[in-house]
Amino acid sequence: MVERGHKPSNLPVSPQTMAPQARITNENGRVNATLPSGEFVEVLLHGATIISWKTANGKENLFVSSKARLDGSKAVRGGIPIVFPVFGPPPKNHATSELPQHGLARTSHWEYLGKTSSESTSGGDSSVKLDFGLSSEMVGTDLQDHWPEKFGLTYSVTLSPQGLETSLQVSNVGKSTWEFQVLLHTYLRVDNISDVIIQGLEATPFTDKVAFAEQQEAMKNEWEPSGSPAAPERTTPSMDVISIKSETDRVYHNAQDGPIRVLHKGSPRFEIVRDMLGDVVVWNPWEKKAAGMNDMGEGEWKNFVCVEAGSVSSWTKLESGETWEASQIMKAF
Ligand SMILES: O=P(O)(O)OC[C@H]1O[C@H](O)[C@H](O)[C@@H](O)[C@@H]1O
Repeated sequence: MVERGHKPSNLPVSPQTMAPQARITNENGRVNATLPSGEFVEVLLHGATIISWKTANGKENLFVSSKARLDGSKAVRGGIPIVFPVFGPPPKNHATSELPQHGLARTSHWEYLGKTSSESTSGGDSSVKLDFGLSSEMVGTDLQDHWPEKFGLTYSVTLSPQGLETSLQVSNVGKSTWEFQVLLHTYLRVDNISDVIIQGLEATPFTDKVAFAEQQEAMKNEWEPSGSPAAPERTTPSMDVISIKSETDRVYHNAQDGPIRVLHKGSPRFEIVRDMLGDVVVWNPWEKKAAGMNDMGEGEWKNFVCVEAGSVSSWTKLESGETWEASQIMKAF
């Protein structure tokens, strides 16, 4: 073989640089990504709320109300708001007691930290990870006063043709130990809630928040011997799949590990796999309650079911310097 003294060195062309890339835009407080294969995700920096997730055929998988406020004035009614450091109305006599319902993450302005792409030669299985951050210094001073713990949150949203992964890291960057609850308040879009069945929670005990609220209402004028409010009881599972036929607000405690499946008219629509998010909330306000919500369009309650993976049955303690991580992976069909 003849030695070529002036052989040009190879151009730095690798399959990676030739490969089609995910398109990312970061404008007007929104970051979105489109994969070469067509999947799409959009994240609002307000709350790092995912407000759209589409499969390659353009089908939207998340519900966002037509009356949702996307201008930062309120938590988004739809998508995937992040609940932290407390789920629901904060308990009295707890460090979070002065915070609003569902905490401070969903109404704070997050920072976009950047993307990591992984490309394939064909572009057929490229994926992209978008990272977002929120620290205690970034939340409003009123909220800092209400919950003065020093925290750092990193939220990673990974879009691939196989699905959408959302993972949250919670770090204690302060000197003292604190505790938190966390939940991904996912509004899954469905054509009609009455045609939905949820599988995978049949064997899990749950708290029925609707029944509890009714009980409390009925007991309002009755004498309370201890003066302290009763705690909701856990209902023994019925071993039935869940269908939703009225207002539903249930906290399933320490659900079994397997996937949760949402079927529509008997066909698979969503599958959710959880890591470190042991509890699952199933919520739909139904007609009457939805009519009283000023950020819910008329009749739109039929078009979603919230299946919310979280860690809310108890409090997770985090010591100074510790980081805790949890995630969910969703597939849509
Ligand atoms: O109206 P929000 O504060 O967004 O809360 C919406 C819903 O979130 C969860 O699903 C709770 O279990 C419900 O009790 C609550 O009504």
